[in-house]
Amino acid sequence: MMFRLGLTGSIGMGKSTTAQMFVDEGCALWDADAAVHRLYSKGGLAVTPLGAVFPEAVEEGAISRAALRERIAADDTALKTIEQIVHPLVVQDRGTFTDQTQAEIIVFDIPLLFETGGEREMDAVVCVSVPPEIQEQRVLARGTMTRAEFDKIRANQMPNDEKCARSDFVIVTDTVEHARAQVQDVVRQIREKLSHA
Ligand SMILES: CC(C)(COP(=O)(O)OP(=O)(O)OC[C@H]1O[C@@H](n2cnc3c(N)ncnc32)[C@H](O)[C@@H]1O)[C@@H](O)C(=O)NCCC(=O)NCCS
Ligand SMILES: Nc1ncnc2c1ncn2[C@@H]1O[C@H](COP(=O)(O)OP(=O)(O)OP(=O)(O)O)[C@@H](O)[C@H]1O
Repeated sequence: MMFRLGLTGSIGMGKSTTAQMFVDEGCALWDADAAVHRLYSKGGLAVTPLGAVFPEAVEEGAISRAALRERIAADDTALKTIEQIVHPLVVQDRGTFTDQTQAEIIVFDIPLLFETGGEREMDAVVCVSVPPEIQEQRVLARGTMTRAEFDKIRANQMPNDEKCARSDFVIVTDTVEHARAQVQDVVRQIREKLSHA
Protein backbone atom coordinates (compact mmCIF):
# COMPACT_ATOMS: atom_id res chain seq x y z
CA MET A 1 0.00 0.00 0.00
CA MET A 2 1.16 3.50 -0.79
CA PHE A 3 0.56 6.55 1.39
CA ARG A 4 0.31 9.99 -0.25
CA LEU A 5 1.40 12.73 2.14
CA GLY A 6 0.90 16.36 1.08
CA LEU A 7 3.44 18.85 2.46
CA THR A 8 2.44 22.49 2.36
CA GLY A 9 2.98 25.84 4.06
CA SER A 10 3.26 29.47 3.10
CA ILE A 11 6.32 31.13 1.59
CA GLY A 12 9.49 30.66 3.63
CA MET A 13 7.89 28.42 6.28
CA GLY A 14 10.42 25.60 5.68
CA LYS A 15 8.83 23.26 3.13
CA SER A 16 12.00 22.38 1.21
CA THR A 17 14.06 21.85 4.36
CA THR A 18 11.35 19.65 5.90
CA ALA A 19 10.83 17.72 2.64
CA GLN A 20 14.51 16.73 2.74
CA MET A 21 14.01 15.39 6.27
CA PHE A 22 11.22 13.11 4.97
CA VAL A 23 13.64 11.87 2.28
CA ASP A 24 16.17 11.13 5.04
CA GLU A 25 13.50 8.91 6.64
CA GLY A 26 13.11 6.91 3.40
CA CYS A 27 10.14 8.68 1.77
CA ALA A 28 9.97 9.42 -1.97
CA LEU A 29 9.57 13.11 -2.86
CA TRP A 30 7.78 14.98 -5.62
CA ASP A 31 8.31 18.76 -5.66
CA ALA A 32 5.74 21.03 -7.35
CA ASP A 33 8.20 23.93 -7.77
CA ALA A 34 10.71 21.59 -9.44
CA ALA A 35 7.92 20.38 -11.76
CA VAL A 36 7.17 23.99 -12.76
CA HIS A 37 10.90 24.49 -13.47
CA ARG A 38 10.85 21.42 -15.79
CA LEU A 39 7.69 22.66 -17.52
CA TYR A 40 9.27 26.10 -18.12
CA SER A 41 12.61 24.79 -19.36
CA LYS A 42 13.55 24.41 -23.04
CA GLY A 43 11.24 21.78 -24.56
CA GLY A 44 9.04 21.83 -21.43
CA LEU A 45 5.30 21.34 -21.87
CA ALA A 46 4.32 24.83 -20.66
CA VAL A 47 6.47 26.74 -23.15
CA THR A 48 4.10 26.59 -26.12
CA PRO A 49 0.78 27.28 -24.31
CA LEU A 50 2.25 30.10 -22.16
CA GLY A 51 4.07 31.54 -25.17
CA ALA A 52 0.77 31.72 -27.06
CA VAL A 53 -0.61 34.16 -24.43
CA PHE A 54 2.63 35.88 -23.33
CA PRO A 55 4.99 35.77 -26.34
CA GLU A 56 7.43 38.14 -24.60
CA ALA A 57 8.00 35.46 -21.90
CA VAL A 58 9.68 32.99 -24.27
CA GLU A 59 13.46 33.37 -24.42
CA GLU A 60 15.61 30.81 -26.25
CA GLY A 61 12.83 28.23 -26.16
CA ALA A 62 12.24 28.48 -22.41
CA ILE A 63 9.93 30.53 -20.19
CA SER A 64 11.58 33.52 -18.53
CA ARG A 65 10.39 33.79 -14.93
CA ALA A 66 11.60 37.40 -14.82
CA ALA A 67 9.35 38.22 -17.78
CA LEU A 68 6.40 36.52 -16.07
CA ARG A 69 7.08 38.45 -12.86
CA GLU A 70 7.08 41.72 -14.82
CA ARG A 71 3.82 40.81 -16.45
CA ILE A 72 2.23 39.84 -13.10
CA ALA A 73 3.37 43.16 -11.58
CA ALA A 74 1.79 45.12 -14.44
CA ASP A 75 -1.41 43.12 -14.90
CA ASP A 76 -3.62 41.84 -12.08
CA THR A 77 -5.15 39.06 -14.19
CA ALA A 78 -1.85 37.60 -15.44
CA LEU A 79 -1.22 35.22 -12.50
CA LYS A 80 -4.69 33.68 -12.85
CA THR A 81 -4.08 33.10 -16.57
CA ILE A 82 -0.68 31.53 -15.89
CA GLU A 83 -2.17 29.27 -13.21
CA GLN A 84 -4.94 28.10 -15.56
CA ILE A 85 -2.31 26.96 -18.04
CA VAL A 86 0.31 25.63 -15.62
CA HIS A 87 -1.70 23.85 -12.90
CA PRO A 88 -3.21 21.12 -15.12
CA LEU A 89 0.30 20.38 -16.45
CA VAL A 90 1.61 20.14 -12.88
CA VAL A 91 -1.18 17.69 -11.99
CA GLN A 92 -0.21 15.60 -15.03
CA ASP A 93 3.48 15.56 -13.98
CA ARG A 94 2.47 14.45 -10.47
CA GLY A 95 0.34 11.61 -11.85
CA THR A 96 3.21 10.32 -13.98
CA PHE A 97 5.56 10.39 -10.98
CA THR A 98 3.07 8.53 -8.77
CA ASP A 99 2.53 5.86 -11.41
CA GLN A 100 6.27 5.30 -11.77
CA THR A 101 7.26 5.35 -8.09
CA GLN A 102 7.41 2.36 -5.79
CA ALA A 103 7.50 3.68 -2.24
CA GLU A 104 5.61 3.14 0.96
CA ILE A 105 5.22 6.90 1.51
CA ILE A 106 5.36 9.58 -1.19
CA VAL A 107 5.67 13.17 0.01
CA PHE A 108 4.21 15.80 -2.32
CA ASP A 109 5.76 19.23 -1.62
CA ILE A 110 3.06 21.58 -2.92
CA PRO A 111 3.13 25.23 -1.81
CA LEU A 112 -0.39 25.87 -3.11
CA LEU A 113 -1.89 22.51 -2.07
CA PHE A 114 -5.08 23.92 -0.49
CA GLU A 115 -5.38 26.81 -2.96
CA THR A 116 -5.51 24.28 -5.82
CA GLY A 117 -7.71 21.66 -4.09
CA GLY A 118 -4.83 19.15 -4.16
CA GLU A 119 -5.56 17.97 -0.59
CA ARG A 120 -8.39 15.83 -1.98
CA GLU A 121 -5.77 13.62 -3.65
CA MET A 122 -3.78 13.08 -0.43
CA ASP A 123 -4.14 10.54 2.37
CA ALA A 124 -2.97 13.17 4.88
CA VAL A 125 -1.52 16.68 4.87
CA VAL A 126 1.38 18.21 6.83
CA CYS A 127 1.66 21.98 7.19
CA VAL A 128 4.96 23.61 8.19
CA SER A 129 4.69 26.70 10.33
CA VAL A 130 6.56 29.37 12.30
CA PRO A 131 5.26 32.71 13.65
CA PRO A 132 4.83 35.38 10.92
CA GLU A 133 7.70 37.54 12.18
CA ILE A 134 10.17 34.62 11.79
CA GLN A 135 8.72 33.81 8.36
CA GLU A 136 9.24 37.42 7.26
CA GLN A 137 12.75 37.56 8.72
CA ARG A 138 13.77 34.36 6.88
CA VAL A 139 12.33 35.41 3.53
CA LEU A 140 13.82 38.93 3.62
CA ALA A 141 17.19 37.51 4.76
CA ARG A 142 17.46 35.66 1.43
CA GLY A 143 17.74 39.07 -0.22
CA THR A 144 15.76 37.91 -3.26
CA MET A 145 12.69 40.06 -2.75
CA THR A 146 11.52 43.35 -1.29
CA ARG A 147 9.07 43.59 1.60
CA ALA A 148 6.36 44.75 -0.85
CA GLU A 149 6.89 41.66 -3.06
CA PHE A 150 6.78 39.42 0.00
CA ASP A 151 3.55 41.06 1.25
CA LYS A 152 1.97 40.57 -2.16
CA ILE A 153 2.84 36.86 -2.29
CA ARG A 154 1.63 36.33 1.26
CA ALA A 155 -1.65 38.07 0.42
CA ASN A 156 -2.11 35.70 -2.54
CA GLN A 157 -1.70 32.61 -0.36
CA MET A 158 -4.27 31.15 2.07
CA PRO A 159 -3.55 32.43 5.64
CA ASN A 160 -1.18 30.21 7.62
CA ASP A 161 -3.70 29.60 10.46
CA GLU A 162 -6.24 28.27 8.00
CA LYS A 163 -3.69 25.98 6.34
CA CYS A 164 -2.67 24.57 9.73
CA ALA A 165 -6.30 24.10 10.82
CA ARG A 166 -7.05 22.12 7.66
CA SER A 167 -3.97 19.87 8.00
CA ASP A 168 -3.66 16.52 9.78
CA PHE A 169 -0.19 17.36 11.13
CA VAL A 170 1.55 20.68 11.87
CA ILE A 171 5.36 20.74 11.99
CA VAL A 172 6.87 23.73 13.75
CA THR A 173 10.12 24.62 11.96
CA ASP A 174 11.66 26.76 14.71
CA THR A 175 14.84 24.66 14.93
CA VAL A 176 16.25 21.88 12.76
CA GLU A 177 16.32 19.38 15.65
CA HIS A 178 12.71 20.08 16.63
CA ALA A 179 11.50 19.78 13.03
CA ARG A 180 13.40 16.50 12.50
CA ALA A 181 11.87 14.95 15.64
CA GLN A 182 8.38 15.89 14.43
CA VAL A 183 9.08 14.47 10.94
CA GLN A 184 10.22 11.18 12.52
CA ASP A 185 7.06 11.08 14.62
CA VAL A 186 4.80 11.65 11.58
CA VAL A 187 6.59 8.90 9.62
CA ARG A 188 6.30 6.54 12.59
CA GLN A 189 2.55 7.18 12.86
CA ILE A 190 2.00 6.59 9.13
CA ARG A 191 4.07 3.38 9.11
CA GLU A 192 2.10 2.13 12.09
CA LYS A 193 -1.15 2.88 10.28
CA LEU A 194 0.11 1.11 7.13
CA SER A 195 1.13 -1.97 9.11
CA HIS A 196 -2.46 -2.32 10.36
CA ALA A 197 -4.05 -1.65 6.95
C1 LIG B 1 5.28 33.87 -10.52
C2 LIG B 1 6.56 33.12 -10.94
C3 LIG B 1 6.93 33.45 -12.37
C4 LIG B 1 7.69 33.59 -9.99
O1 LIG B 1 8.84 32.80 -10.22
P1 LIG B 1 10.12 32.97 -9.27
O2 LIG B 1 11.15 32.00 -9.76
O3 LIG B 1 10.49 34.40 -9.21
O4 LIG B 1 9.63 32.58 -7.80
P2 LIG B 1 9.10 31.21 -7.21
O5 LIG B 1 8.47 30.36 -8.25
O6 LIG B 1 10.16 30.60 -6.36
O7 LIG B 1 7.93 31.73 -6.26
C5 LIG B 1 8.19 32.61 -5.17
C6 LIG B 1 7.11 32.42 -4.13
O8 LIG B 1 5.83 32.71 -4.69
C7 LIG B 1 4.95 31.66 -4.43
N1 LIG B 1 4.04 31.52 -5.58
C8 LIG B 1 4.38 31.12 -6.82
N2 LIG B 1 3.29 31.06 -7.60
C9 LIG B 1 2.26 31.46 -6.82
C10 LIG B 1 0.87 31.59 -7.03
N3 LIG B 1 0.33 31.23 -8.20
N4 LIG B 1 0.09 32.04 -6.00
C11 LIG B 1 0.62 32.33 -4.79
N5 LIG B 1 1.95 32.20 -4.53
C12 LIG B 1 2.74 31.77 -5.52
C13 LIG B 1 5.84 30.41 -4.30
O9 LIG B 1 5.24 29.42 -3.51
C14 LIG B 1 7.05 30.99 -3.61
O10 LIG B 1 6.86 31.01 -2.26
C15 LIG B 1 6.36 31.58 -10.79
O11 LIG B 1 6.22 31.24 -9.43
C16 LIG B 1 5.15 31.09 -11.54
O12 LIG B 1 5.17 30.99 -12.77
N6 LIG B 1 4.04 30.80 -10.83
C17 LIG B 1 2.83 30.30 -11.44
C18 LIG B 1 2.80 28.80 -11.39
C19 LIG B 1 2.44 28.35 -10.02
O13 LIG B 1 1.32 28.54 -9.56
N7 LIG B 1 3.43 27.75 -9.33
C20 LIG B 1 3.26 27.31 -7.98
C21 LIG B 1 3.49 25.83 -7.80
S1 LIG B 1 2.23 24.84 -8.57
N1 LIG C 1 13.52 23.63 11.10
C1 LIG C 1 14.17 24.75 10.78
N2 LIG C 1 14.94 25.37 11.71
C2 LIG C 1 15.60 26.52 11.41
N3 LIG C 1 15.55 27.12 10.20
C3 LIG C 1 14.81 26.54 9.23
C4 LIG C 1 14.07 25.33 9.48
N4 LIG C 1 13.42 24.99 8.32
C5 LIG C 1 13.73 25.95 7.42
N5 LIG C 1 14.56 26.88 7.96
C6 LIG C 1 15.10 28.08 7.26
O1 LIG C 1 14.00 28.86 6.79
C7 LIG C 1 14.25 29.37 5.48
C8 LIG C 1 13.15 28.91 4.53
O2 LIG C 1 13.20 27.48 4.42
P1 LIG C 1 12.78 26.70 3.09
O3 LIG C 1 13.54 27.21 1.91
O4 LIG C 1 12.83 25.26 3.41
O5 LIG C 1 11.26 27.21 2.98
P2 LIG C 1 10.16 27.00 1.84
O6 LIG C 1 8.86 26.93 2.57
O7 LIG C 1 10.53 25.84 0.99
O8 LIG C 1 10.27 28.35 1.05
P3 LIG C 1 9.53 28.82 -0.34
O9 LIG C 1 8.05 28.77 -0.08
O10 LIG C 1 9.99 30.23 -0.52
O11 LIG C 1 9.99 27.90 -1.40
C9 LIG C 1 15.64 28.86 5.09
O12 LIG C 1 16.55 29.88 5.37
C10 LIG C 1 15.87 27.67 6.00
O13 LIG C 1 17.23 27.47 6.30
